[in-house]
Amino acid sequence: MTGAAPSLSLNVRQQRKDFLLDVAFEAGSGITALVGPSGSGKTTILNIIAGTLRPDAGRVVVSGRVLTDVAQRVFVPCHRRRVGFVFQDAQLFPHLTVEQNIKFGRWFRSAQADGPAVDVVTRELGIGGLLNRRPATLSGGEKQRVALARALLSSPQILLMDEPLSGVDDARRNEIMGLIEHVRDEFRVPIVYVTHSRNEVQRLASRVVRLEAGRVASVGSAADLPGDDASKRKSDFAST
Ligand SMILES: Nc1ncnc2c1ncn2[C@@H]1O[C@H](COP(=O)(O)OP(=O)(O)OP(=O)(O)O)[C@@H](O)[C@H]1O
Repeated sequence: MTGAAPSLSLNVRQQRKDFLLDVAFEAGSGITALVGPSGSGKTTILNIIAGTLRPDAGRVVVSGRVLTDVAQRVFVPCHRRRVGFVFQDAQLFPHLTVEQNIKFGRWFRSAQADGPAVDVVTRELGIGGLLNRRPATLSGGEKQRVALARALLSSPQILLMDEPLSGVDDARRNEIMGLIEHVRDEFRVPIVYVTHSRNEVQRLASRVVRLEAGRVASVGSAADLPGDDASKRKSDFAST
């Protein structure tokens, strides 16, 4: 971070019945990986950034814009946040074609926002030949390309990805990682990326926020991560 406002500044607290999330971290441009054992709070953080969940306390600021500030009673609704979300299972609308699915992303673009053109996004993501197809006829990798296109067309100030490659076969995984790098570099959208894959973290992430039981255990680079057998703690990473 070079003096400019961080892409993301988060300092939140959320109490659930048996789980307390209490985290603070900042993220700059590029890809920030959120890692940690199952149940450590990764998806909860994405939902708080996206505005599908209100924290009990704290603030969320994206590119200098306050999205949540509980003390000041600020809570920008989800559809006005300019946050793009790519889920594990793509979550495309099954009754719409690929073209209709990706154009749906533009509905969430604010009138003032510049954003990439549909033909640029379809070309860059290699989905021009799929536009008339329906999601049920697509492979896992193709669905994720479409989900990425839809998220980009909403002109997001930040992209949130929740295990986007876990439903994609090994052969396609490398290819989609290349596309994610391309999106990072070409469209210059900061990305918060949840994963259980050490390989994805090592290839994609410029910084890694590691969670344990609702707290930030460390912030560093992929090289700082403990080995899988470093201790008896629950592992952050899947064995594959
Ligand atoms: N809707 C909910 N209501 C109540 N508790 C929830 C809800 N969603 C998640 N939790 C709990 O909050 C905690 C954090 O869950 P979260 O989904 O953020 O973990 P995670 O790190 O993303 O896990 P995983 O790696 O398995 O996806 C867990 O204890 C979970 O059981």
